[in-house]
Amino acid sequence: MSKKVIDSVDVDRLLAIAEKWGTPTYVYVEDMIRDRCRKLVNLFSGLPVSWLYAVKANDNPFLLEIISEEQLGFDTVSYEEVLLCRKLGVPAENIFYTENNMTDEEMHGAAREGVVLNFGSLGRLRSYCEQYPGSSCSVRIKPDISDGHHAKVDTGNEDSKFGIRMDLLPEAVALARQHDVSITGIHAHIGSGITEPENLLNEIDILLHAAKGVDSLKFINFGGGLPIPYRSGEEEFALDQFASLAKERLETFLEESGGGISFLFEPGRWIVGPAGVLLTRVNTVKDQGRKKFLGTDTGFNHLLRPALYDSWHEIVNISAAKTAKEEKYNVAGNICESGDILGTDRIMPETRTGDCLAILDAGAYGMTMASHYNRRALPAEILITTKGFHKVIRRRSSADETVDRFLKETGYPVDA
Ligand SMILES: Cc1ncc(COP(=O)(O)O)c(C=O)c1O
Ligand SMILES: N[C@@H](CCCC[NH3+])C(=O)O
Repeated sequence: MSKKVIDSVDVDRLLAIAEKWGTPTYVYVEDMIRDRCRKLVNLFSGLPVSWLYAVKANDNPFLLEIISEEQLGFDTVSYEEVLLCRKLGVPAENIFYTENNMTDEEMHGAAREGVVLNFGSLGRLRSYCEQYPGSSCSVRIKPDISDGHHAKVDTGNEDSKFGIRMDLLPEAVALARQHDVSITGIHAHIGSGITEPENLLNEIDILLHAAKGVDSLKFINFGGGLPIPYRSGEEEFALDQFASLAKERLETFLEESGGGISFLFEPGRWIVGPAGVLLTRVNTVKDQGRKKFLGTDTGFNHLLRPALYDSWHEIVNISAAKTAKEEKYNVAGNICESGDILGTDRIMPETRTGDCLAILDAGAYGMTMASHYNRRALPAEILITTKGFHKVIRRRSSADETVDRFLKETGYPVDA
């Protein structure tokens, strides 16, 4: 499972894609996504474990279709994500909606769709129970265990905005009972890009313990957070080892509780992260004295992670001969901010204007976090299909189209 796009796809193929469809372009590999889904689906064979894909990692409908074909359901965090899945024909029961500061309108919309609602505050749970007596729902609790690749993405700590405090779970149960609402699920998500498998196992223990206080329970959702290696040489998350330790716990729980409860996980990054690259072309090479800069046609408007979390993505010059002499570069974006740096002090073959760079492991939280900052157009997206075709799954808008769409949305009157 340790493969990256650059190990699975010929560099000439990536260069051909950049040549034909231009840059910046996200490229995804269907086979890799399918393999990764299958690995998860088979991980707990014999146990009632299902997998949801966290749509926020990458919501391209063609990728969602592939993931759905691989028997995963969907973890959504907004009414828009719910509608996206519904419009793709995903059955409501396969959509899990973890709300986060939800409005009444969103609650009614999601209830109308019939998706599984997961409430993260007592206030919202109360409002739901009052308006939908006799129904069922799930609650998100905060286990006070936290992990994540950066403080901004750890979600289970005491001060996190997410979830209902663990000690308030009995209150949530009582509240639901008052309105004849069944709490059929409990959920937690401790963070994204977990660094210590132990934390996830502890969270499982906490949820399994909490489950004993909820009579009507049908499922327990342990959240997402499975990490991927971003730096070369970084170790892969020991998925099989984690699964075997988790399996022991789940089996004991089922034995003790008499069964009838299923388990869910909802990873995003692990499924699509390694299966995507962002191709960008160098248009400026400049020596600033202490630093040499490679200026590209993309930036944090297209891949925010380095700027937001200081995240590391490997950057490979796929045009340069492997034998070229090496240099140290800062790889810079084209956004008007000093923080728009995609990689610092990267040792790369001597790079020239026109060379194509592949920014690796960009399949998750790349395109979904992209914006039009500096009024720039979004990247195109290409899927390398199982049959070996290159399928455009999002075409690039021209600069003209981008500006026209913007003006139209603002309602500003422009002469035709
Ligand atoms: C509630 C919830 N579930 C699942 C995920 C998916 O996380 P990851 O992509 O790290 O698996 C997230 C993101 O952190 C999340 O907030
Ligand atoms: N956007 C984050 C992870 C997801 C956080 C969502 N709760 C990242 O790029 O690493």
